[in-house]
Amino acid sequence: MEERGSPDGDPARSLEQGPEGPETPIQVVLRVRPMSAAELRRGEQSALHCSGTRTLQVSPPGGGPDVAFRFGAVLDGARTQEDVFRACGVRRLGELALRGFSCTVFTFGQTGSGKTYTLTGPPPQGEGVPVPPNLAGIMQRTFAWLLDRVRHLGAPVTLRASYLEIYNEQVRDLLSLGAPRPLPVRWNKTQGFYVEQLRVVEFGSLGALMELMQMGLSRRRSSAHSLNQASSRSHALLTLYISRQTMPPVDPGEPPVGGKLCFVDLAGSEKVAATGSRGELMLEANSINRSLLALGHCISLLLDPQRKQSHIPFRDSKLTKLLADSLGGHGVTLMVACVSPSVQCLPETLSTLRYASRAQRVTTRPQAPKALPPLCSCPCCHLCPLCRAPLTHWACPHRGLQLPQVFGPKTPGGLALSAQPPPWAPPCNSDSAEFPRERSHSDWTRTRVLAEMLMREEVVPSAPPLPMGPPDASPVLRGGAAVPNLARRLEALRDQIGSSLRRGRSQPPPSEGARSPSRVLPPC
Ligand SMILES: Nc1ncnc2c1ncn2[C@@H]1O[C@H](COP(=O)(O)OP(=O)(O)OP(=O)(O)O)[C@@H](O)[C@H]1O
Repeated sequence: MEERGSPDGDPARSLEQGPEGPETPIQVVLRVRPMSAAELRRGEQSALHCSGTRTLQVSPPGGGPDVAFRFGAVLDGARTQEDVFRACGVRRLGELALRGFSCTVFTFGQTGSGKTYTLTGPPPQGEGVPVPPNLAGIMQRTFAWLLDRVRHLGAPVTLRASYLEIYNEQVRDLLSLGAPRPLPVRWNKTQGFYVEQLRVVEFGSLGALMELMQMGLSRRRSSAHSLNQASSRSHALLTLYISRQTMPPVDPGEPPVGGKLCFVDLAGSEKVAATGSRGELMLEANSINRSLLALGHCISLLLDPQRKQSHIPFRDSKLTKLLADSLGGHGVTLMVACVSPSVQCLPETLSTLRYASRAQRVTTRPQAPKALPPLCSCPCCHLCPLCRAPLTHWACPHRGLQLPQVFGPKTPGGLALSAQPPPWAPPCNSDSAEFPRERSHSDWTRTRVLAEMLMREEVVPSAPPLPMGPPDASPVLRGGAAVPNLARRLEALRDQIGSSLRRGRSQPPPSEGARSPSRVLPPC
């Protein structure tokens, strides 16, 4: 059996062992949607078979040899929206965005392959009919997680959002106050490519962010054609801007750490002959195909070692301009490639698989933010301060506290079912799972332990983790050499904790209200 798409640096290994150098490959997760009702009615057969969690086997209809493609994760049609959210490791991207990195999740695939469904869930079944929570897509789940995470951070965070579409090679603001009008894409040295006059809206609650998303979705161009009743006719980019004041600030007047989390729902490639598009639909299809071709061209050139340092034609389309940093720059990027299982779609599916295979060999150089906020001992950080397990690890009793509680069934105790440790998990003692609460003396001791640990290790960005591993999966901890200022910041943190502890031995820890906000760690 011929095998393709397995990059030189195996993504699973690079995730478990840490990147060899500062370059990080784009991670690719493949999702195969279930057969649609129409495909089943027509009696179409499936040409795809998932073998294990990372390999997709393609069986050509003529009986030729199977071809296998390997990706960071492969999800078949039986996988739920929650499975996809977890497999994509989007929470990890969110953590990186909170630390100031620029992260992108983009869906790619043929028209009707499930890109929009994966990011935002199915379209509402009627006016005022809400999408069932279990069908919510990656975006809503990330929003819920992020807002919950920010609530527990204890450091001032400003959240803002923009939402735009690229329709027929014009950028339109989906959150504009009046009718959307074309906006120019400009470039400067500090920002790279950016959209001038794009409305960026501050929000403070999950409800407000959901409303912004709904507003954008309702204004985005979509039409019906033979392969999709609600086909997106534009590429849509929703970006969350996260500004976080470090605690304590290294220098007075230090700018807040600014990270980004961008969700890109690409319009689907389509064969006009297959979709029967005419007139406006055909113009849209041509524009979509042209920009996807430009994207593919940039990806191919980025792979060529001779060309990598030279000119990559990002300026060839608005899409490639706005994705330039995610593909070839300093971003951390995840691609979710979507395909239909039907044998009738096989040519387009193979083209998606080849495109995705190439993409996972592209590397970026995630750039550390200027000032890294310290991790604290709250349940939101990567390691449980009590049992030292990574919080997303099955063994950590606080894992559920990190999950959005708005989706999925809960146990009587309030912990999301999906967050329960599996039956084989060994007991992990904890004295309390209630947050937030007053900081006790033992909390200060734990914080010191954590700070000392941070002096040795720091979580460094790479692409998102694979689906939850076997029970012996090890935490992904890497050396912190790539993070400028880290040692200095942690030194300051340790001094601060040390003096607090010395004070704490002679007197009880100061109450929340008595502390100066610029001198305390985020409360847990
Ligand atoms: N995993 C899935 N489970 C159930 N239904 C799905 C799944 N993925 C997609 N669908 C359904 O398939 C249809 C096409 O999906 P969707 O609109 O997300 O495709 P798309 O790739 O975004 O297409 P386009 O590029 O034309 O916008 C929709 O009716 C959607 O609800």
